[in-house]
Amino acid sequence: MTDLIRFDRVSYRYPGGQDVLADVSFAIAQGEMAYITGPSGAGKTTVLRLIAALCRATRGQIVVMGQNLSTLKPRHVPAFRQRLGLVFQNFNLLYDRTVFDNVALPLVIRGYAHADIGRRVRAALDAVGLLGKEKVLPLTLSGGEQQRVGIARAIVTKPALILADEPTGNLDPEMALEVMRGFARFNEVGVTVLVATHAIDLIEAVPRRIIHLEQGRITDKHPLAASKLKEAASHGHR
Ligand SMILES: Nc1ncnc2c1ncn2[C@@H]1O[C@H](COP(=O)(O)OP(=O)(O)OP(=O)(O)O)[C@@H](O)[C@H]1O
Repeated sequence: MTDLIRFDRVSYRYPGGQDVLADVSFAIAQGEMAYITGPSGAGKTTVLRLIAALCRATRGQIVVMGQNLSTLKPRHVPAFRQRLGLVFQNFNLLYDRTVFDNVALPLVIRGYAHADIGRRVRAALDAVGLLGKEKVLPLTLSGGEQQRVGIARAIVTKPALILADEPTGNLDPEMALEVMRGFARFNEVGVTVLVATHAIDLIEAVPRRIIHLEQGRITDKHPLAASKLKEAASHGHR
């Protein structure tokens, strides 16, 4: 199976700080969905930032979608990042723009034709159950709906890889479960998905392989019971 993400003995240190990741190696196969877990400060966000080329490994090698990130030239970073779908805990929506405009933004940036934009935005909103909300402003929506707008924006370009950082952190349990099931649905149609989360109950509900970090290192001290881990592993590769 092809690896879509590969970390090979990666360390990362913020300028002037200590190592926040040390000797981290793992691979995510194409078409896999996996979680990154670990206590606050373990380095989950840093792993996602490295994958999205928002920062560069201090040591080791990272290959994402066939691109070795240590040799990625700064001028090629925006084009690389456009191939990813990024979802954040705090939604990062433009609150003075309609739902349609928010979801359309990545397509506008890429210079898609008007008719194409309309079609793709509606398909993305349909995929997250928000068709019919195109004209409303995000603040009139619930937290779960706002997060789904953020997810529609992340998938509207049909990325091969979705990275989500605590995507359910601001949602109530019901909405959080719906959002996590939504990621699983994208995964079922072939999108590779990596979700950083603290939410063990959601992992139990939507079990997938876990990459567990503690103090910047991968450990097998998983937060899930062994029976659940087995179930998660069986979903890991398809
Ligand atoms: N800009 C920065 N400069 C220096 N240190 C940082 C910076 N950002 C994060 N860190 C440190 O890096 C470590 C890992 O942070 P990171 O955000 O990756 O953890 P996390 O597992 O995502 O945590 P959380 O669950 O709280 O979001 C922490 O010790 C944090 O204090």
